[in-house]
Amino acid sequence: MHEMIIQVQQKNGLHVRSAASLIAMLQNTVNDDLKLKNINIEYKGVSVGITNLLSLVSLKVKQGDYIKLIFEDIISPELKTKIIRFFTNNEQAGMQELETDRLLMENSVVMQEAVSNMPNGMIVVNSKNIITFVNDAAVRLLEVSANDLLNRRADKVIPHSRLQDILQTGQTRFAEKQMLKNNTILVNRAPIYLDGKLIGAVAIFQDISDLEKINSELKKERELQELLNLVLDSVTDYITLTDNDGTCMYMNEQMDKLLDSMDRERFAENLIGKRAWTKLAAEKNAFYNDIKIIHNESYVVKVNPILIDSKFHGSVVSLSPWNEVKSLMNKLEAMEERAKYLEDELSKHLQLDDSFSSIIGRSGALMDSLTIANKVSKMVSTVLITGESGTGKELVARAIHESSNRKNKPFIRVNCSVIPHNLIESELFGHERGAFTGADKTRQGKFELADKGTIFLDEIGTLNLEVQVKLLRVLQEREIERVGGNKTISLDVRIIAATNEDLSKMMDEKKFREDLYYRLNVIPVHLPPLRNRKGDIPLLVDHFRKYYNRLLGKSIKHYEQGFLEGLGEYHWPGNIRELQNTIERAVALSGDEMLYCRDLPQYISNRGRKNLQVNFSDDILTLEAYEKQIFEHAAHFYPSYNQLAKALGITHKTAASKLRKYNLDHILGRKYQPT
Ligand SMILES: Nc1ncnc2c1ncn2[C@@H]1O[C@H](COP(=O)(O)OP(=O)(O)OP(=O)(O)O)[C@@H](O)[C@H]1O
Repeated sequence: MHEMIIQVQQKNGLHVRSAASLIAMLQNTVNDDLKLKNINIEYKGVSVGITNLLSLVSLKVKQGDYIKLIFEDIISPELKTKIIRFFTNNEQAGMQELETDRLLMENSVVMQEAVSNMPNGMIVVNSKNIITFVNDAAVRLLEVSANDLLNRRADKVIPHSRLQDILQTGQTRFAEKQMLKNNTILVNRAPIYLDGKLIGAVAIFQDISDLEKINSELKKERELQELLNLVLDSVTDYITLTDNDGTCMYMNEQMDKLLDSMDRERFAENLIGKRAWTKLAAEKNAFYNDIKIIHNESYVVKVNPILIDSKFHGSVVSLSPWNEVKSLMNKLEAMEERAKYLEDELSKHLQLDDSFSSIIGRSGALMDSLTIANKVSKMVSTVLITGESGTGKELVARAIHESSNRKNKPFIRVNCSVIPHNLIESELFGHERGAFTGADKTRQGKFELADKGTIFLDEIGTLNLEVQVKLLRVLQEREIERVGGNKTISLDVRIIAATNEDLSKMMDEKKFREDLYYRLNVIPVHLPPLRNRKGDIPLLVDHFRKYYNRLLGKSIKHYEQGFLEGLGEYHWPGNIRELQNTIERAVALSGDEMLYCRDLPQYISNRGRKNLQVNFSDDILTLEAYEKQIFEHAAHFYPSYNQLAKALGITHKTAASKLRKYNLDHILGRKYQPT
């Protein structure tokens, strides 16, 4: 870079005419406009490009002032000399020229000041789309320095300037909205003609982001207001808004109809009374006013203060019809009661001891039974567990023992059905040596072994009447006598019995002693069959999948689509034991991470399909009659509308309405109901 300070010799200094002739001289000498960009003039600390007429003039350099010429290295010595000579040439101008210069100067300074200070951005390009002028506002809005804009092609430095289009079409374009950085601007673009020839174009643009923001806020405000009006008009309450004098500013339609004749001035005061109004303004607390009777109807009056920055600005007064409030209160009370009931039920269920955690299932009937079992586990009372085979009776018996204070003592299980009749007595109560052939030494029975612990008498219904009598004695006296002995042995044994038989039917048939039944059935615990709690199937399947993964070293994570549904459709006569075996088999057969329908036994996976066969006779019936036959047949197999609908490929709603139409509700799932 090369700098040089020179004294300006021209009469009138660097005025418009001389600046213009300097630029004309430079443009005639140098073909490359961009080269000229590398020459600047500095005056009183302000540096401007040598080809920017308005900027040059705005320096207001007078004759005799010193200016600094700054040349980049690429400027040739000849050009430098020409420029220096231009400034140091002190050719005297004539009176008329001087006066012309003064007028031109005055005019251009005014124009320059006006354009520079206008709040809108302005960019001027010449016919080659080279930027020849930018004002301060444009520099600010574009966030690019004037130096980086001037003498550059507009489409290069301001890609969205679109002045090229104006130069091509010669057409003006007004008020186009455009995004600039994050601001919205409104741009006017116009061509500049001289003597009918297009010599450039100008763009004037204005930042309208604030306007846009205000506009969108106004729009939102208007929408909100409309929404609020809609809400206030659609509530059944009667609502009024007042100012701090109590004068009505707004009332919803309902209030307007109800109190149309009431004076709007001091409306709130008239409605709630002077004392209540004064209290509201002073204390600024919401309160319920008395019940008001208007046109023979009772209303509850609620008053809320409107506070802005803690200052009282008015009130919201609402009237609610007393009948509605009363019915709501009744509903609320009923709901509270129901919630409390559900809470109690839930807490019952949630409070099961840890020893019950191995029993999977959350269905209501099971949880009710487990809650009872859990509660009685702490007592010594005899428990009778009933339920079909495989419903978990032994599991529950063990859980009762584990959560009792006998848990560190023996739990002795006796399966009464597998012990031969002639041995059952000695098995239960023990025998003395020589009591019968083969009794070569004294042996303790299961009751003695269970002393201080629990004895679990499984399949109690299979005991013969003789043993039943002996058992009754143990239950009454808490003591036994060994077979062949005459010594009574006192015992402290907790008895849990279980059966899958119907003991009351056996009593009727005199196969089970009534007195024993009542001794056993002190605390009955019934375990529901799996088909009555199918909601537990997914939980159980998950549990067994994980269990057999561990046991068989598998890592099964998923179920094929239809797998769980297939299990849900089956009626599980063998209950959880059957389900457990089914899952063990599917886990064992699967070769990857999925349990497949094909690995289910056929009678489970094919159920839904194969049972739907209807026998048609030769007589042709109406379509409706056939339809009834189909529903009559299918409904037997499915315990719910949902499963029936799935099997028939119809909606739940259609299945329910057809069964109702043909009066077949009662046969739904009958095939698998407990007998
Ligand atoms: N709710 C359950 N959660 C997890 N496993 C269960 C559940 N119920 C039963 N089982 C399992 O099912 C199988 C059968 O259970 P259990 O032997 O307790 O049934 P049961 O009613 O005593 O049968 P049975 O009358 O034939 O003796 C067992 O392997 C048991 O672990």
